[in-house]
Amino acid sequence: MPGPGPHPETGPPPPPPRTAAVIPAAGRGVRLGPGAPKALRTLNGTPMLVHAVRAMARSRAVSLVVVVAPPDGAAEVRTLLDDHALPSTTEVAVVPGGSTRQESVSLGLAALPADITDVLVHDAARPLVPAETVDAVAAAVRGGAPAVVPALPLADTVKEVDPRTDGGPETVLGTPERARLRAVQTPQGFNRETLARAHEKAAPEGEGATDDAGLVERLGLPVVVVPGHEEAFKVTRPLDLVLAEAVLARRRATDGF
Ligand SMILES: Nc1ccn([C@@H]2O[C@H](COP(=O)(O)OP(=O)(O)OP(=O)(O)O)[C@@H](O)[C@H]2O)c(=O)n1
Ligand SMILES: C[C@](O)(CO)[C@H](O)COP(=O)(O)O
Repeated sequence: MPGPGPHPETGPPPPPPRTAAVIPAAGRGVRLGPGAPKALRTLNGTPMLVHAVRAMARSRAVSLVVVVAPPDGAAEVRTLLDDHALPSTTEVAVVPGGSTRQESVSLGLAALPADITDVLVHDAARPLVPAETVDAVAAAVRGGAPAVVPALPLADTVKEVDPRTDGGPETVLGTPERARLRAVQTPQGFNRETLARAHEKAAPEGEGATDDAGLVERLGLPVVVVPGHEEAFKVTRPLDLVLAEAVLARRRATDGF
């Protein structure tokens, strides 16, 4: 039996997988209205960001969480996380973010240690994502998919429009077939090298994408879809806060937490 050392023909064995979660939390939350940066606003008395970090740390796949804080708020975020109970098995680092979500994610990626092989990118603004969704994404990446998104079918019909900047009415250009459309959530999971390459390629042109998987699509690589979850919704507008509080109240009533 050959030992665990380098194979004479194929070289050293690949490193064991190690998954980190990067949580972009540097946004202001303009659509939520005036107040503290969105990730620091509370749900049931606990900052949204703490809910999001706990959601990632609950996954047994995740051993490191990198929080990307508002550019001038890294020290405040570090203190806030230190003041809340987090699973002791998960290391939590904090780095300052940038002026766009894409830039913030890039800064989080740059802070990862060399032994991280897989990365989950998760919005602080999706604080209530269930463990089963995180685990499904992490497992699909460990299974060899270069990129994975959790997604749900749409309830509304979607129209493509001709956007107007002069205040006039928009006109409909077409109606994509709804059965082929999905609303994608986070965490989105990636092979680390793939995600780093996707961000590097996107950066020089300064061209934004609204999610990380979109950058991987530009490399021509496949993005695998796993089932999303209704509770992984993004807190974007004021009514989403009402829904998030209701979900937490239901969890307290049914699960006791
Ligand atoms: N410069 C930015 C902008 C956004 N984000 C993060 O990206 C996630 C998704 O973004 P979004 O929901 O759009 O948050 P905001 O940009 O804060 O919201 P808005 O567009 O309403 O200001 C959030 O967790 C947000 O903190 C970030 O890390 N850095
Ligand atoms: C990444 C994302 O949550 C996937 O749905 C979404 O694209 C973020 O959009 P936002 O406008 O930055 O909130």
